[in-house]
Amino acid sequence: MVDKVFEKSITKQFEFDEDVASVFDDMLNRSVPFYKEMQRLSINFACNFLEEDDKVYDLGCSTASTLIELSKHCEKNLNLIGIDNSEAMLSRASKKAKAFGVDIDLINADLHDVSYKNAKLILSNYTLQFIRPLQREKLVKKIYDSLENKGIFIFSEKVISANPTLNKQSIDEYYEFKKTQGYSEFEIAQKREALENVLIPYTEDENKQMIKDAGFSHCETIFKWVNFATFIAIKE
Ligand SMILES: C[S@@+](CC[C@H](N)C(=O)[O-])C[C@H]1O[C@@H](n2cnc3c(N)ncnc32)[C@H](O)[C@@H]1O
Ligand SMILES: O=C(O)C(=O)C[C@]1(C(=O)O)C=C[C@@H](O)C=C1
Repeated sequence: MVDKVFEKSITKQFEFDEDVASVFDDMLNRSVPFYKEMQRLSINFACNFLEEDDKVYDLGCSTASTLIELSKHCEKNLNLIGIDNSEAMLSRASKKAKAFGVDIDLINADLHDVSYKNAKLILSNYTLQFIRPLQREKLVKKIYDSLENKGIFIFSEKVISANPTLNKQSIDEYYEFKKTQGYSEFEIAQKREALENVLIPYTEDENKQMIKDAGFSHCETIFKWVNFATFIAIKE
């Protein structure tokens, strides 16, 4: 279904509710520049590290698109676990996984309340940005502690620039991108307001610092388009 959520005047902050979940795949494809390419890269990098029967967690799995693609592209048997606290997202994830014949353990829980024991790969695309900063640092530390030795953490985030001029230019560039995807200026403004104080982006450097502070020895940006970036961190 086509995303028309912000054609109407907003009455509340952005939420992953039934309205958003029902159009989410279209929303993501049209709102995150190069979403499919970022997903393809994440999966390719992940597959190089994964071995038979490894445990993979997707934090904020939404409709399970990434786990389904991972299962299609990685020729090994993997234990796939998707976690999200939106029932609307998980009911779509469950239907999609069934339709594609992919076995995924879907857990409805807050990311802070789950144990990620024996994880070889933890994925989290565009989810940490929705976690309050202090909680975010704690969650990343938990991710580090849960990973096996040589485990990896792949995550994507909307990012800001520490330079105000470049930051403004990046936001303008992003809104031009949204217009090319068919969103009107009204929809763009409505969503911007709804996301205010809900989506809290860090700079690329702040993300890398948070990763280092959690204990990871290495973190690389594997993809970046203006204000959207994908990182890979290794536990060694
Ligand atoms: C932008 S979406 C993630 C997109 C998804 N990773 C993908 O690539 O298709 C963020 C997801 O995180 C979930 N989420 C946000 N905060 C959460 C929390 N504290 N616990 C569990 N899930 C959370 C939301 O319900 C939403 O489905
Ligand atoms: O539309 C925006 O402004 C966005 O930041 C895109 C974004 C994201 O980066 O997570 C915001 C909310 C939805 O979850 C989908 C995409």
